[in-house]
Order: sequence, then structure tokens, then C-alpha cells
Amino acid sequence: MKSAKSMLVLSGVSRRFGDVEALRDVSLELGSGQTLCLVGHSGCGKSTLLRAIAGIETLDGGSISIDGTIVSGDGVFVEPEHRRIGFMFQDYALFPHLTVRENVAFGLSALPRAERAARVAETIERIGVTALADRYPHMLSGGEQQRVALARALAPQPRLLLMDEPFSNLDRGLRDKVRTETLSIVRDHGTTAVVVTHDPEEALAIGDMVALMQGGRLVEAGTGERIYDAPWTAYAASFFSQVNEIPARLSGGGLDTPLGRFPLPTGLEGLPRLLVRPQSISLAETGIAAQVQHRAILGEIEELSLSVEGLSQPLIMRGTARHDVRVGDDVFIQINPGRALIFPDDRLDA
Ligand SMILES: Nc1ncnc2c1ncn2[C@@H]1O[C@H](COP(=O)(O)OP(=O)(O)OP(=O)(O)O)[C@@H](O)[C@H]1O
Repeated sequence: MKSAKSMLVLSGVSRRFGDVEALRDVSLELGSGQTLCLVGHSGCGKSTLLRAIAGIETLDGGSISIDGTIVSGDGVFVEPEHRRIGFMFQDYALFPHLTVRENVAFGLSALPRAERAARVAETIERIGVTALADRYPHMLSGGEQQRVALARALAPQPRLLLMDEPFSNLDRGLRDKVRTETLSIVRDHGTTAVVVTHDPEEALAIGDMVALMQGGRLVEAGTGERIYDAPWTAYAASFFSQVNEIPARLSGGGLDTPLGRFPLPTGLEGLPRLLVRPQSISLAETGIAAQVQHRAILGEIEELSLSVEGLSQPLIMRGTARHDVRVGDDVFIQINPGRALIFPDDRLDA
């Protein structure tokens, strides 16, 4: 996804720690004013990539450009303090001995006094923490501290804001609210941001662009909608939602499975993998015979576990409709062939 101007360009970025290839040939482009969410399981290289962008980590290969200028790579290394980058990390430690106003002013020492005061006033007003200006951090709630940390990061008007798991210290209820507020402030500012998270739902909620990493590689990147609805890889399909893996056999241009025959997408190479999301399965008058093994109500969602001949694992079906079925009932199910996810087998690369 490109906009008229790229604020961040990663080109073949690589970094190794001994035997560990923390970053392998990562290339990515982020438009000005966009939010990129880096997501992946622990150890996939998210923080190393963020640190490399910040200039806290050097590269073994490739380059990083910010606003059209190389900051790392090709024999260039711009020190972190000269990259015009703002940071917000997990523990967003505010200086405990400074008030909110003083915390926000901290990164503005280069500005003349009057200009600094005006910038602080404007930033805290915009972020809605003016009423807290004379309080110390221990007098603030977690959500308020987070806002002040955001004000402190944005006050120097960075070209790029880097956030490492910025919401993970907040409890669930507060997290969604603070996240929505924070990102709308970042967008209103027109600030380009890179956010790291390990939470798939959070990644989809946050990013204009979502980049999924695995073992130091970029698996795929795209809008949250694209990467969820039409993933290019089985890894992405199963990272962002639970999936049923269905054994499949290639025959005559199609796939034979215990759930029936599925057409093979054109251009598919290698052994196919068939994944079916729980919400792509429905009960029907006729179709594939199944037996109810378990029914659970997960709030709005009903989940059925179904045994189907030829499947070693129960098939998980989920939806918002309630079904009057009990354990042991014989039912029929249908799967929309258009909703089946078919990929080349990528597990050998994992
Ligand atoms: N300074 C270092 N020295 C040695 N190995 C490192 C160093 N920094 C990171 N690594 C290794 O590089 C890999 C990527 O680490 P990184 O911290 O980037 O992962 P991550 O995706 O941010 O994980 P988490 O979500 O747990 O923070 C890991 O295997 C890690 O052990």
C-alpha cells in the first residue's frame, strides 16, 4: 500500500545475533501519515526491527530510509537522536519527579523558552490532558499516564512514532478505549507510526497496514481487511483466526476431502493445504453428515464441535445463530467452497 510519499522504506533489512537471524531480508514501504502494525509470535523479530528503525540497532544488510533519506545501511548510520523519531514503549516510564507539563516539555530543550511553553500547551490541549498539567505521574490513572506518554512523544513533532506493545500494560477494558483514542490522535496529527504487538486482533484493529513476521521474515503485509479476508499464506490465515485444517488429496484439478470436493485455485504450486474457518461452516437440511460432540456458548458466539467421518480432529463451527442441538445429535453441515482457504504447503519453511 503506497501513498504519494513514503515516510519509511525498509529494503532487504537483515540482522543476525550469532546463529539467530533476527531479521531476514525485510522490505516494506509505509506512506506518510499511515500506521503500520508489526505483528507476530514472540521472538519473530518485531522489536529488533523497531530498534533498527530507531537506530538503537545496526544492520548487517539492507537499508532503512526515513522521509527519503537513508538513516541505516549503504555505509550510513544516523544516530537515534538525529532521526526525528518519537518513542512509546511498553512501560512508557514518565519521569516520576516531573509534572505532566514538565514531562511533555522534556524533549523540547532545543526550543526557546516561549516557544517550548506554547508547544507544550498546544500538545496537552490536543491530547486532552490540560487539566492534569500540574499533576505528578503517581497522581494519574494508567490510561492518563499513557496519554501523557503520547503527548511527550508527539510534542517534538517526530516524523515517525515508534510504539512497542504500547497498550499491553492496560487491562482489557481500558486497553480498547485507550488504543482507539491514541490512534485517532496519532492520525489527526498526521504522524506516521509503527506499532508492535503480538495480539492478532489488536493488529487488525490498529493498522492501515499490517505486517506479519515469522522467524525474522516478513510473511506478508497488507491492509488488515485483505490479510484477514484473503490471506496469501496458510501462516497468516491461521495466525489471525482459528482454522480447521482439512486433509486434502489432489485429483484431476480439484481437491478431494472428507468435506467434499473443492476446486483448486489457478496457479497453485506444490502440495495444497485446505483451511476452513469456523464461521465458514453452517448447519443445513442436507450436506455432509456430522455428529455434535460439544456445544458451547461463548457470549454472542455459539461454538459446535462436530465429528465428521474421515477427520481425525473435531470440526469447529462458530456463529452468532443459536442451534437447538445436543451432544450426540446427527446433523448436516455445509461449507461455502468460496470461503475455503487453499494454499501451497508452507510448513516446511516454518
Ligand atoms: N541483543 C541480542 N542478542 C542476541 N539475540 C538477540 C538480541 N536481540 C534479539 N535477539 C534474538 O533475536 C530474535 C528476535 O528477537 P525480538 O526481540 O526482535 O523478537 P520479538 O518478536 O520482539 O519478541 P517479543 O514479542 O518476545 O518481544 C530472538 O530470537 C531473540 O532471542
